[in-house]
Amino acid sequence: MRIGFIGCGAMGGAIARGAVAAGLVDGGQMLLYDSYLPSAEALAGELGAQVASGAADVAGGADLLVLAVKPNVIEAVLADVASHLDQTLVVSIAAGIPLARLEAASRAGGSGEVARVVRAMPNLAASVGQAMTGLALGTRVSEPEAEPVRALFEAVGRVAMVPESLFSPFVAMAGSSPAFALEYADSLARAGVAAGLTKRAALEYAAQAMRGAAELLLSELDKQGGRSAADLIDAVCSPGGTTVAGMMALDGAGFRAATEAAVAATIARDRELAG
Ligand SMILES: NC(=O)C1=CN([C@@H]2O[C@H](COP(=O)(O)OP(=O)(O)OC[C@H]3O[C@@H](n4cnc5c(N)ncnc54)[C@H](OP(=O)(O)O)[C@@H]3O)[C@@H](O)[C@H]2O)C=CC1
Ligand SMILES: O=C(O)[C@@H]1CCC=N1
Repeated sequence: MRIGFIGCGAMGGAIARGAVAAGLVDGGQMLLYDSYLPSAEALAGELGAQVASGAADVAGGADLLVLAVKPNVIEAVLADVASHLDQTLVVSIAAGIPLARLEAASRAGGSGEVARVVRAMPNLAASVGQAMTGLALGTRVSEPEAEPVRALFEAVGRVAMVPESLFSPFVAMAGSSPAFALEYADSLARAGVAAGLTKRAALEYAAQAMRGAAELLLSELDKQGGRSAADLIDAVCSPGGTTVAGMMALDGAGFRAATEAAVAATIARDRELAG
């Protein structure tokens, strides 16, 4: 399978690196294009991929084309390459842009036929094989036809089929939430520094504890009748102990309310981008 990337920034790079690291494709099977040439060249140098001379060359030369450009340009990019997509399955990872708009852009730029498009929402952890990706299929793509897309994102993490009507909450849960989690890690570590730890050590302790908590929760979710997040919290909170004191302080300082506000703001912005 030849995979093409238009856009080699944070996410194009993360998915390409993750796919090669997972052994899904050899770097030599990747075609890269970015309007900022040094981005494509640096990624190609790292992965042994080829740099294409233009977006149309990537589109025409790839079995699977990942559009990893910002939401404000994706429709123009798709329209530009639409006449080269006869043999190509397209994946958009743009926040906010619905399949209907992507299909309309491909129809306008091509021969009048809608391209085969899948909408995906991965996250930055794709580069280390730990993304959570939601997928929704366009009108011309069946689940079996979307298998190469599923294979790409399964190579870089977990995958869920998500109704497009739920993409905005999905962005909050999985696309944007690595930033929320990192903000939490950084806040935790800053407080650790205040208590005498070095920042490097505090971040390592916090990150490993967060990884452990995440793996614990996933292992419970993967079981029939496994424990919930609240059950696991209760298991950490010893009666009269340290954790329950910390939990009550978190509650008093509005941790849940702040988290809910972050999710609501993310959803609102995603819907605003959808127009
Ligand atoms: N960052 C994240 O964690 C996530 C992002 N996304 C989505 O991924 C997409 C890409 O985001 P991200 O990787 O963060 O963005 P970046 O800005 O890091 O990367 C986008 C790249 O595309 C280049 N570019 C801009 N216009 C064109 C064009 N016409 N043709 C080819 N390349 C172009 C940009 O160049 P230049 O800088 O010169 O404009 C840049 O190098 C967005 O749509 C976003 O919604 C989805 C999930 C997570
Ligand atoms: O901030 C953004 O809009 C993108 C989408 C999800 C993560 N980053």
